[in-house]
Amino acid sequence: MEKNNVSSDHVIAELIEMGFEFSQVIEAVESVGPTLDKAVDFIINPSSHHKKPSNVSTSSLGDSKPSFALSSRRVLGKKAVTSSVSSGRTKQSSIMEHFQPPRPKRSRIEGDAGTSVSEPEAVSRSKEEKTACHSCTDSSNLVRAMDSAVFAAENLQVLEIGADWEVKASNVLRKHFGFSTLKSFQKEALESWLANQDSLVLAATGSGKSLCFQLPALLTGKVVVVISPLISLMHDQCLKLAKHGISACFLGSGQTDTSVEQKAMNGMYSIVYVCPETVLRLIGPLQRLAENRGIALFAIDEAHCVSKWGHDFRPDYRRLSVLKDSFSKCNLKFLKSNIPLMALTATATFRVRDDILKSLRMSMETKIVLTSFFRPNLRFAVKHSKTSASSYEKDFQELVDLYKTHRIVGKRKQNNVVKDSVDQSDCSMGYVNDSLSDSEETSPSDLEDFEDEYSDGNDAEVSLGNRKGVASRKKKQLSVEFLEDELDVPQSVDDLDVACGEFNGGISSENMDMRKPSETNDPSINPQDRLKLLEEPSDRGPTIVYVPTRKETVALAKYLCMFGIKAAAYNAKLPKSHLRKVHKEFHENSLEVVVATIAFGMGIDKSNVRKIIHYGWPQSLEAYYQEAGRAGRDGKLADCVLYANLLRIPTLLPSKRSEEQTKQAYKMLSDCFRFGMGNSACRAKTLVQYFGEDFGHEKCLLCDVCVAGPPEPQNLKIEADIFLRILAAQCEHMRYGDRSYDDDICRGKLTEKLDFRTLVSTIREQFSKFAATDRLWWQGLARILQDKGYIREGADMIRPSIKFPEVTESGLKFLQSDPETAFYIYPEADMLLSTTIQKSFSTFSEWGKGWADPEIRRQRLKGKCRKGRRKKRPSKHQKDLKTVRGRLSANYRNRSLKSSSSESIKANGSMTYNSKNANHVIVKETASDISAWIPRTN
Ligand SMILES: Nc1ncnc2c1ncn2[C@@H]1O[C@H](COP(=O)(O)OP(=O)(O)OP(=O)(O)O)[C@@H](O)[C@H]1O
Ligand SMILES: [Mg+2]
Repeated sequence: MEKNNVSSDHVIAELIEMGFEFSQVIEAVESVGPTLDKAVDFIINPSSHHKKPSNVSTSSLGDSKPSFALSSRRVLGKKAVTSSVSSGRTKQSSIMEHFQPPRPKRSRIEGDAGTSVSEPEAVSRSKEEKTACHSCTDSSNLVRAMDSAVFAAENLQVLEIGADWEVKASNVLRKHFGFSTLKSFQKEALESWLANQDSLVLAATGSGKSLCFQLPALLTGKVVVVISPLISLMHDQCLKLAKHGISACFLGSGQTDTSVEQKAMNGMYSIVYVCPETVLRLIGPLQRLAENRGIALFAIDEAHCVSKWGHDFRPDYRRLSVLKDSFSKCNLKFLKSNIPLMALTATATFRVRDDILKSLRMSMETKIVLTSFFRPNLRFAVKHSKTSASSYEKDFQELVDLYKTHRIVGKRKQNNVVKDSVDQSDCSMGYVNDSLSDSEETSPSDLEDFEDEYSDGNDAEVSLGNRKGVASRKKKQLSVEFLEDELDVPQSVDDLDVACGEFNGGISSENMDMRKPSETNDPSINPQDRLKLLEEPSDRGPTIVYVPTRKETVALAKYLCMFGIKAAAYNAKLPKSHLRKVHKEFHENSLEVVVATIAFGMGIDKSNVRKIIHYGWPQSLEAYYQEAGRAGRDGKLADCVLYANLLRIPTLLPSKRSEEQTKQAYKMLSDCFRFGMGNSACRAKTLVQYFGEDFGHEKCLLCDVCVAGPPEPQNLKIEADIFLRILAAQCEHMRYGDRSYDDDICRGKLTEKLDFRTLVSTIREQFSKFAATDRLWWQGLARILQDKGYIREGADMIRPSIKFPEVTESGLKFLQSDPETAFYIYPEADMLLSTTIQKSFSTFSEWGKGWADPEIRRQRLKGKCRKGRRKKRPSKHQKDLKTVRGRLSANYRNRSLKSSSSESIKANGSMTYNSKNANHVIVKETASDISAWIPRTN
């Protein structure tokens, strides 16, 4: 029995080594026993065994012509893999394939800097490996023996690179990637690597940062270790490298099959992608790898994850500081120089850059390679939408039309797109999922729930009547369950099956003529050429829709499927098989729309994504730009549309955050909110300036603002004056307020900071002209005044809405200025919307709002808006004086009646205070009169 197993293993290994698929091999050995010839015959001549061609999984490349591919492999043995590829029969490209059980196979050998491995050499290597195979009696030993044989051969390949490195690099570039030249920033990054210098590469999304760390492996024959935060990203890159004929693998801490890791540590792969936790665990083996095959470079991709001030902080990234010491020549005597670090990102503000350098302990001489973040072919737009299920129809009509698939609305069963059998209970796949039971399907009411769940913070602040109960219930529902917890993502890095994350390279002719250098990605492109982008025809590539919650990925994907769009949901909690399938079909262009959370973001490199839609506020501009960066990587025109409810202040999605992280998260959310609200500055300009770039162009010419132009400027001198004067007066009063009031009031109220709501209420009460002006309008004005430095946030936390405004010295100076001087500003999106959109108070959530507004209150009390609403009946206990609760309730009512009659305390001339709102200051109606309220200055 034992003997039989051993010989089976041996035959299996042989067959795999020949290039056959694992599944076919197993099937063959099971059918004909552990006899090599018979098994081969079984695979390549299935008919002679009265069998159909082996059912290679859909992912297998051999699908269409299996017998040809397999027989050619048989004849040519291992070399056949490469040759079949060059003859157009590509072997890689199937994502599923890479998740099949491990194959102790080494399909090609590279390590060439224009001096690729010669054929006899490759053959001799192949022989070496075979000898190793034959001498083994057990499969794990076999793998090990093969690995060391390969390593021994590879080790000879370590190349010295000299002054002619650029020529070599060009050769490699052409040979593997089909590009003719390096971009200048790539050259710069490579130069610093050649000089053993650490580098921080800051370049736009899609600019080609990966080449900066991939080329060193090909130029030297040594290994490059790439630290990467997301499994999807590692996966994507390995797949690409395999297509380009470069062996790569990815490792994760959840790796159950040690052979890939072991092979990687033995130097079998030129590029090893690894998540941060794993690299920290593998320091010892990596040191040995450095001594043997050699490590050319440690690349830290998506390096913004290092920083607490970035949008995607991963604590484990911070611990990567150990790399510097662990791979220095002081610690590793065999090294001639320290192994350099290369950190790369497309989204780093100054603060983040600084943090990366410090946290990774990069050397003082670190080279900063900086290119423009500008993506000239991206057309940004911001649109107002409720971003709820009720607005799908309006917002996605264009997308539905685009994909030109007209199906009958509402007929769910119509969808015959791939039917996944998914056993996950609370989510469908977007591919219309008939496996869900009715009760589990997302019903319209679910979607409405969602709408309420994702309401703004202001709602929560309002707690009138039942609203409070509903708000708290909804708040409870808005739990991490529904969200892609940003901080959870790194932990789930290994959630995907990484059991066989190995990708053996084989150059595909299909990929050789792929893309010409995308000059349109060059930020120096002139305005005329940018406008020409509009005329260029572009294919109808796929769309990615980003939504904030997992639940919505499913709901929206399902909705789109109803119209015949090939859409699928993607979020980290969906089954792995589904995620793999989405990846695969997305890359194969068989999916039209992926509705995803942040889990499908960073680094995804597909050239023809034509549209990125954000449906709901992103949590930061960094995340937004990162995700938008998936679009138009072929340099052709692509759209990035942000749909957001511009009438609501966004809130942070629940996540595990420290206090410091919460502050930072709010700050980033505010910046994003301001980007959405702004409608006078070019979007692309705003974005790149956010990353500290001095935008070289006046405008991008493509975005919604550039096309439509800014709104009509308005002279808001009076409004700004009133706002600042009342603010100044109240602040002043709070500082020096009349101390004759009841101590409790003074302590409880007057020492508090002035709340924005109170300020607006005061303005409304005192100026009938503004009685119905929405608070959002004042928020807009406050933002503008804050940008001009006239007010500042008094709270210790920056939020999208100003909470405790404080007037500044500049603000006071503004008040002293000539009343006739105009104050022209561009009203922002919320200011315009709040004046144009008629608010109906028909929804429950809206009804809860606005009682503080005198005008709204008046309307409601007149009964205009309250038609049909049920009167709240006192509870049984409230009426019943026999019960304890009834007596308490009656007591409470009596007390509140008494206190409301003594509410108004007249004091100090024209100021009226009441216990409810002690900060109200009554001022006279006209702007000129309010000059009397200029506060004392110290
Ligand atoms: N020198 C070059 N000439 C032409 N195209 C290039 C060059 N270098 C890279 N590219 C192409 O640019 C595309 C984007 O590359 P890559 O994925 O490395 O971008 P990135 O900068 O890492 O983007 P992201 O920040 O989104 O991860 C790739 O498909 C790549 O083939
Ligand atoms: Mg990248």
